[in-house]
Amino acid sequence: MHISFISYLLSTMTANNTVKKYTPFPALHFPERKWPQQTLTKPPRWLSTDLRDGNQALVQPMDGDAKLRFFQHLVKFGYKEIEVSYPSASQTEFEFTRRLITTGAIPDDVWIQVMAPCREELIRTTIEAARGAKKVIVHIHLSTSEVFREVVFNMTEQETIELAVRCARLIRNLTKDSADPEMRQTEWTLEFTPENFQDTSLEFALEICEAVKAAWEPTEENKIIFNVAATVEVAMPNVFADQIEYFCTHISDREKVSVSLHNHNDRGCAVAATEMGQLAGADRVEGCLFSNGERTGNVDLVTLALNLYTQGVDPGIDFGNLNEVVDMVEELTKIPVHFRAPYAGKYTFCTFTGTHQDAIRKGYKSRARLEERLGPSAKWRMPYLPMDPADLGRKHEAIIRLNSQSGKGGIGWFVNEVFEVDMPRDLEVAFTRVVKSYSEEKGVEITHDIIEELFRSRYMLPKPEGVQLLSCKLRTGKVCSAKSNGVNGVNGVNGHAVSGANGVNGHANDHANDHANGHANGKPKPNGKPAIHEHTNTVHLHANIAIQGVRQTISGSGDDILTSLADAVRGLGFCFDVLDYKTEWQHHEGAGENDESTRRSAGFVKLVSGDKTAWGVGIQEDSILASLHAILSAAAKLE
Ligand SMILES: CC(=O)SCCNC(=O)CCNC(=O)[C@H](O)C(C)(C)COP(=O)(O)OP(=O)(O)OC[C@H]1O[C@@H](n2cnc3c(N)ncnc32)[C@H](O)[C@@H]1OP(=O)(O)O
Ligand SMILES: CC(C)C(=O)C(=O)O
Ligand SMILES: [Mg+2]
Repeated sequence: MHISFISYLLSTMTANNTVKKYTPFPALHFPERKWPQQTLTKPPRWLSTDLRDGNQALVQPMDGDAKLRFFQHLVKFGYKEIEVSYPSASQTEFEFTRRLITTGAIPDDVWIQVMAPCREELIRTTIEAARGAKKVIVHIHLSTSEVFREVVFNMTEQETIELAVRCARLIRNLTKDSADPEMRQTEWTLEFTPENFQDTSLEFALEICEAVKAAWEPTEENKIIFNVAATVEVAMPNVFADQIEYFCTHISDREKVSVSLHNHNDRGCAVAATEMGQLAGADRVEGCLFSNGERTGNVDLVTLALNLYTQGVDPGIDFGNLNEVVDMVEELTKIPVHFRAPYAGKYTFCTFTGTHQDAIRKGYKSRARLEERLGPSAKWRMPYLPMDPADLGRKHEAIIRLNSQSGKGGIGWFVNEVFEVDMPRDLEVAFTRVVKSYSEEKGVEITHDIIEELFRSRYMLPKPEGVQLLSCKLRTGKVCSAKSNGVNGVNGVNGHAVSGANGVNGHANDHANDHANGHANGKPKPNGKPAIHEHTNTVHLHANIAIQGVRQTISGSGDDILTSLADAVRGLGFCFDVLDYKTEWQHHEGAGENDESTRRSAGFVKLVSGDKTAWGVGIQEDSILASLHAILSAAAKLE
């Protein structure tokens, strides 16, 4: 006891001591800040650095062919600025840059960006690699933070500024001021990254950028890019936004400057920081698809673009087939996209959870009604789904998946996907118990196949083809003289008495319209009998059926077709009452309204005998046959 108390004390002391290694990042005193009141209304200038920052962080950097494929995809998605290489790093990088230029792979409106450190010979190599391209951003980087200056470079602030200015002048001489006419044909832009800007004093960051700007002399038409990088994310996004607003409002010649963000994700806030940085005035954003890049990665360009999209702002990048983007990135980087990545993850639009499934199912039903009235551009209002998966080409993916956490909403959704029917609520509740106990017992995810198997075995005839309806005649006879609708004696259900085997299918619509419209969702009265319609007619049914090839004649009477059919089935020796029933017509997707061959009917019947109840379901082309199957199936379960 005593010893464990001492070791507990020691362990807390150790923990307290290690945390003291870290210094809180100071907030900026900047009461003039305006960014919290801003909103994002337009996309930034995007730069993809997948082929540079993303590539340098791979176990095996991409070869030329892989980089070319990636580049072509980036162009297809709509990126107009693409950092293609670090040409001084390797022969592959240099040759890839040459290949892009000499093969004409770069569209006229796309800027390539090539990167180098502030080292003269490496800058020369970099610019040589870009020779002959139409539009080139030469990107140099130099860390400005105190720790880097002291630990890595051993340089004073003044020496750092001098190095940056020397490099800017060199680039100017080799490019826009070059004596070489070929070089002057290219449109050149300079990007300067004060690396670790976030951890640099703002005064020094401004001072070095002013000096580089003076050396380069940008114009309003061809702005210099200051890429104020969170090379390592060390502060909260609100602090970053303050830093950006301060930089944007204190740099001179703002109209000749493009302020660019380059956020890494060390604290997991890169997306938030980049969005707030734009609120604070930044014009441009560098990042990688699905957050590839050094350590925890660069900011995710997909999330940023789709966050704008879901605010009603067109990002100018086409992610209409997001799975293709995922496949391409996974194949070329060999890094899987996380299952729960925003927008792109396999589980992003998918839920296993009962209440979520219920809400989504109701949401889709309400959406269908809304779209019927207002068309597909009706405002998106969907529980749990912040955007329409169809906009990302993910319409046909599983939104609902079933396990023991699911409820009737999700299970009803699956039954609808398998059988194209909506179960009555009471059946949904009953079937949910069946599915959940199966899932718990087996400990497995419930697939469509399992749902089909469980549903068929519980509610449908084992061999539906064994029960046939050869002919059927219906007559209605008025029982109540009160509330006569003028129909007298035999009217054969809207005048369509049916006979003969073919007649069953041939006149299915006639039964159906009456059956479905008149009696769908027949609710039991409190005493357990279906409600009787006000102008009560009695329906007499006479049918020839075959069960396993054995012909039988059945007849019965009731308040409507279903109860007369149930009465007829009782004549086969069954004993039950009808508690509840529902019939519905299905129309297959894409079929014309009157295309009978694609129509099917579903009958759901709940029967009671003594203290036992059973549901039965039939799905057939003919509505009476569907109901016959449902009744026989439930009746057999009661035996
Ligand atoms: C935050 C970022 O992602 S920046 C992107 C950096 N990208 C890369 O480094 C990928 C490609 N890099 C490479 O292939 C190599 O590192 C090269 C070709 C750039 C340089 O290679 P080497 O000459 O072998 O040097 P090494 O890789 O050890 O780099 C460290 C040297 O560069 C210096 N250095 C580092 N960054 C910079 C910079 N921005 N500007 C100038 N010098 C720099 C270091 O001070 C060090 O110099 P020292 O040897 O005199 O102490
Ligand atoms: C822009 C460059 C230097 C970079 O990758 C970074 O700062 O993270
Ligand atoms: Mg980086």
